[in-house]
Amino acid sequence: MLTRDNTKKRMQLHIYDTKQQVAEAFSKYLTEFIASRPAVHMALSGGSTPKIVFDKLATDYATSIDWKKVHLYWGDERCVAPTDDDSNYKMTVEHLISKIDIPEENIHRIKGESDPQEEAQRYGKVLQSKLPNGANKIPQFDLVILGMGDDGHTASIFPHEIDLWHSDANCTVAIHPDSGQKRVSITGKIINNSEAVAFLVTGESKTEKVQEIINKTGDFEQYPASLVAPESENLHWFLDAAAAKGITSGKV
Ligand SMILES: O=C(O)[C@H](O)[C@@H](O)[C@H](O)[C@H](O)COP(=O)(O)O
Repeated sequence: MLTRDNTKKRMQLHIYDTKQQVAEAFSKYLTEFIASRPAVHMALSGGSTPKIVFDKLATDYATSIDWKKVHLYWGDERCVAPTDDDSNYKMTVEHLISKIDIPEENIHRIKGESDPQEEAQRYGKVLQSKLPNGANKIPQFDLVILGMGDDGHTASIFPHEIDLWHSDANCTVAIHPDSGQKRVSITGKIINNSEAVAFLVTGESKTEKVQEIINKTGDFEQYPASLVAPESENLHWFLDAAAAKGITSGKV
C-alpha cells in the first residue's frame, strides 16, 4: 500500500493488478470496517464499477458481514424509476441487496422517480435526521464509496457544474453533460465530512484523470474527484493497474 500527501491531506493508494483483486481487497476492507463498528451508515456509488464488488460481497462475504447493522444510502441517483435499467438502486438490488440478509428499513434510496428538486431536499433531510452529525451539524457518513467518471466527475458532480460541489445543501440536482439526464447527488460538504471515503476506480479509461488527480498535474483542479479530501484524512483509492498506470512513484 502506498501512502502519499495530496491536496494537503493524506490518502492511501491500494493498487492491484486486476479488477477482481480490487474487488477482493475492498471487500476485505469493508468487512473489517463494518466489524469494527456497532452500526455503519454508508453511501454507495453507482455506475458499473461497483457491480464486481457487490457480486463479491453478495457471495464470498454474504455471511461474513452482519448486514443488520449496515444502513445503505446512495451518493447519487439518476432521476429515473427504480425499475429503470439506469437506476443505481436497481443495480444495487440486483447485485447485492437481493442476495444479503439486510432489513428493508436499512435501505434509504434516493427516489429517482420523484421531482428532482423536491427529492434533493427530501434526501437532504433524511441524511440530517438519520446520520450522526458532529459539532459542525453536518450529517456524517461512516463511509462514502465513490466512483470516478472518465471526465473526473464523482457522485454526480460533473466538471461543467463543479460549483455544485460547494453547495450549502446536503444534496443537489445535477445534469449529465452528455445525456442531459437529471441526477440527485450528495455534495462536497457531505463527502468531505465522512469518517472515511473509498474510491473504487478501474480500467484504462480512468488512467489520465487518476494520473492528474493523484499527481496534481494538468487540469486536476477542474475535476470534482480532485476535491475529495475528507477532514478525517481517511481517504482510500482502490485502483487496478490499468487505472493507476500514470501514477508517478514520487514521494509516498
Ligand atoms: O451514478 C453514477 O454513474 C455514479 O455514481 C458515478 O459517479 C460513477 O461512479 C462514475 O460515473 C463511474 O462510473 P463507472 O463505474 O460506470 O465507470
